[in-house]
Amino acid sequence: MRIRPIARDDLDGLQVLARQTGVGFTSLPDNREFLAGKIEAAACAFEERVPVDDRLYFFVLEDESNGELAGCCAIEGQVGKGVPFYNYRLGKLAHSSVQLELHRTFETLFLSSDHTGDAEVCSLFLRPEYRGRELRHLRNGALLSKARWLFIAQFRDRFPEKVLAEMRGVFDEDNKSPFWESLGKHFFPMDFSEADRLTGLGRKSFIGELMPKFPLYTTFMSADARACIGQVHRDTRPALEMLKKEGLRWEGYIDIFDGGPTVEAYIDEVQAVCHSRLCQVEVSKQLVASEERRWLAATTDMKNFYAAWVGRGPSDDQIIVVSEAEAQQLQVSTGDTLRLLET
Ligand SMILES: CC(C)(COP(=O)(O)OP(=O)(O)OC[C@H]1O[C@@H](n2cnc3c(N)ncnc32)[C@H](O)[C@@H]1OP(=O)(O)O)[C@@H](O)C(=O)NCCC(=O)NCCSC(=O)CCC(=O)O
Ligand SMILES: NC(=[NH2+])NCCC[C@H](N)C(=O)O
Repeated sequence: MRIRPIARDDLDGLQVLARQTGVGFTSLPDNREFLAGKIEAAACAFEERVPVDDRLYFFVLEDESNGELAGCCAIEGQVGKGVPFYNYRLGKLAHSSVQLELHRTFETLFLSSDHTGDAEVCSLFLRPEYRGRELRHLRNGALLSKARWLFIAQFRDRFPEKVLAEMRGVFDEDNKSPFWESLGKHFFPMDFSEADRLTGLGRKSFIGELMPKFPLYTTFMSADARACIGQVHRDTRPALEMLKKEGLRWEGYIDIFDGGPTVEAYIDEVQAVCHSRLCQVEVSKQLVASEERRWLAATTDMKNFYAAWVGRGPSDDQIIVVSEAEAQQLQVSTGDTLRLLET
């Protein structure tokens, strides 16, 4: 399994992924024209033909045994440049009457564009048959999620100070979002899935304009909607855990539609960005394959960015010995450089 930039002939494979993502996975609507545009935008980003603040780096996880796409992940260079990037910030309003000796604090939602200019990790999806559970030792999900930090560390100057991730919120058995039913629906009379589809197609700002702009007291929302604030969809829990381990934190911002948390960090404080390091490659003919999945390696060329597990770590003198198969997978030879991360 290896990560590589998406290519122009991946459209069919990407559409297979888009059909499986399910409710609330905003950024991959099943719309062929839209997906083709995404691929084209990504190709231009990896070729560095667009300004850094307008880049979408979109990667796929390739199963080399059959050539199929097993999953995908992406990094937005900066959010909120073209269209506003809205969140609600969870805050408090204190009401107090000295005469009556009544002091009460109310949970309140404030519409914000505070994340304008930050980078975003997004679109993390792995086909169910490649996920953990029985296959935990393969760590495909971790490869997908973490390879992006090696990319950001390598091309640090292309990214801003902060990074965020918007996590999918809670949906019930009927794929309904209690948060949307209690809030968004009153202002935008359609189902969540339709609002989410329009958002994915890039019309979030249009919908955001129609959402309430004044502080909202959550007191007026249903109890099950309030219970969704800052909570994630069950299939999103591993994604959130991995980001938390890297140091991303929930600072009280939530999605305006489903109440899912936005987590964030200063890029230079992300564990994987701090701890990855460059090593020189030595290809060994004698090396036997290792099943260990502790060391993640990535190449250092943007257009030919590949990432995969390698069976061992570097030696003290910063040499990474790889087998011929690993060298071929990462397209490196003796004397080249790899970025390594222990995880
Ligand atoms: C998110 C992934 C790709 C993760 O893949 P897997 O399910 O195979 O993950 P995994 O290997 O089983 O687990 C990954 C790590 O999470 C830990 N883990 C797993 N399940 C857990 C749980 N219930 N609670 C706490 N931790 C858990 C594991 O120990 C492991 O860490 P170690 O290996 O370190 O031990 C997948 O579940 C998926 O496609 N989900 C559906 C789509 C989705 O909701 N995507 C996120 C949307 S939100 C988004 O895209 C933004 C976020 C982003 O881009 O990163
Ligand atoms: N609250 C949400 N539904 N946000 C979208 C989450 C999905 C994921 N971050 C994406 O890139 O599409």
